[in-house]
Amino acid sequence: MNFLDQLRKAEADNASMLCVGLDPEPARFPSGIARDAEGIYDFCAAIVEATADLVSSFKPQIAYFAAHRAEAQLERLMAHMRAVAPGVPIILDAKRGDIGSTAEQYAREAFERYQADAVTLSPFMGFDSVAPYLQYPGKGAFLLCRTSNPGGDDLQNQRLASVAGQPLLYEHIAKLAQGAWNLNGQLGLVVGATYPQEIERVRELAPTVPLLIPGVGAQGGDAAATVKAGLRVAGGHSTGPIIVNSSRAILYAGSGADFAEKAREVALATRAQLNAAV
Ligand SMILES: O=c1ccn([C@@H]2O[C@H](COP(=O)(O)O)[C@@H](O)[C@H]2O)c(=O)[nH]1
Repeated sequence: MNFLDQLRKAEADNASMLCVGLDPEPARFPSGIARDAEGIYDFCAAIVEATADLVSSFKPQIAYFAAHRAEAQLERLMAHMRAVAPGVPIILDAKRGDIGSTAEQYAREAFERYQADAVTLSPFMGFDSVAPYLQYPGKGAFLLCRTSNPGGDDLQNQRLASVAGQPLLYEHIAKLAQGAWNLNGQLGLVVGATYPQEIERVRELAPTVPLLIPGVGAQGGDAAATVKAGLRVAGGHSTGPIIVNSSRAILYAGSGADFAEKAREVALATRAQLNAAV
């Protein structure tokens, strides 16, 4: 099954648009979980087990694993997610972007080493830096478009004087993902929940691609506004799916031995907020 079909099935099976982000920070682990690479595995495995039936996807953030020398644990966690949540797609948040020959290695890392179903990419280096990921049949790739951080304005909201219609950079990326660059039909876009007006604009320009929307929870993005902006009906057709990510607000909902139950409670509440806004 390709990434988009997998995503739609998980959304329907778990009645969910929620993506639980796995950003394990040992300094924030409850006592009882080791603050090392093995603890990273144990912490994430407990979160996955507690939320597997509530999500449309999981999104491990590779930086947290690499920084703590926990790549082998990430590989094991990927296999554990497959076992505990069969069919739930896994988006590796790696934000890669490099010349084609190096991108081939990054694509291999994401799709062969880690067996991810989709990966996040920076489009800054152009189409030849994205193309190697599209060679993997059925795998998804999400291009950073209008990111959730305030500094996203610095480049993404600049106008491209040389492009017809003089779009903002993020508008241009949205059009490319909807059209010319979407060779395998599995491209998506990252748009921050902190900027609902921009989500709406991206939806106008890229009506059918999936949107990965981080920024709900710890960054203060509004769940209802996110759904209203990202899920629209245009000309009688509903738009592509949205994947609303929350990491820290779920991971660190509790600080005691019941951290996984607390994480489940927040995941349940977030899923309910998203569904109520449809
Ligand atoms: O624009 C972006 C792109 C990616 N992220 C990533 O999503 C999560 C958000 O974590 P929270 O704890 O829910 O804030 C994190 O992995 C970021 O690297 C993003 O926030 N914004």
